[in-house]
Amino acid sequence: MSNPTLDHLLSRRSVSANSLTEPGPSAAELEQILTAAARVPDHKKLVPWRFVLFEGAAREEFGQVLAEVCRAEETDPGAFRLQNEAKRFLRAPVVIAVVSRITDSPAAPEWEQILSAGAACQNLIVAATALGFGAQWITEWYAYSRGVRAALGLADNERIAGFVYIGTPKEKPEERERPRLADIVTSWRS
Ligand SMILES: Cc1cc2nc3c(=O)[nH]c(=O)nc-3n(C[C@H](O)[C@H](O)[C@H](O)COP(=O)(O)O)c2cc1C
Repeated sequence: MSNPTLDHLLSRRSVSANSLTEPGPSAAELEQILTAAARVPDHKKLVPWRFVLFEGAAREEFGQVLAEVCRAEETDPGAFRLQNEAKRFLRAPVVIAVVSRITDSPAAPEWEQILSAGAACQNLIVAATALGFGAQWITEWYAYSRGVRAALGLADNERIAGFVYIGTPKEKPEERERPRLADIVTSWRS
């Protein structure tokens, strides 16, 4: 029997950031997408994530930050690389930084809080795709850069779980090979 949620999960594909274009989600759609992301499992209700939105002119402004950090952190990046960094966030109408934030909790160890942030990234993608948009979860170099951390004002207990790019797909992505269940599923036996 067909089920729309399952059909979506069984057919969803990421759309490369380079294959995204306008329009992006409306304000109401973006609120739905973010609300879905904030509904992920969260042991001890610590809310171990937060979201930073990049829309409109902020994407170009943050591109300048990326180019400056790239120049400071990399050896001789070259003009072409710096131009690309300046345009990086213009690949999609909306980019959402998912920030994992850890609270000291003996009942919900750090690992579980990080997993919850990963689930938030996936819910962003699933919700955006359900609304007909394309989305991709990306880290690239700037998720791990000290300079970008500083520019985003991340606290010591915070890390980037990913940047989720959302927009309209320019083309439908081709299916890609998936692991065979026989290779990854076992039944436990005593
Ligand atoms: C934590 C994480 C980081 C990722 N970073 C990148 C990245 O920097 N660049 C990239 O092309 N894909 C990255 N990916 C992979 C894409 O999100 C996506 O899985 C891939 O394009 C395959 O598409 P699919 O979701 O349809 O399988 C990352 C995935 C995860 C889970």
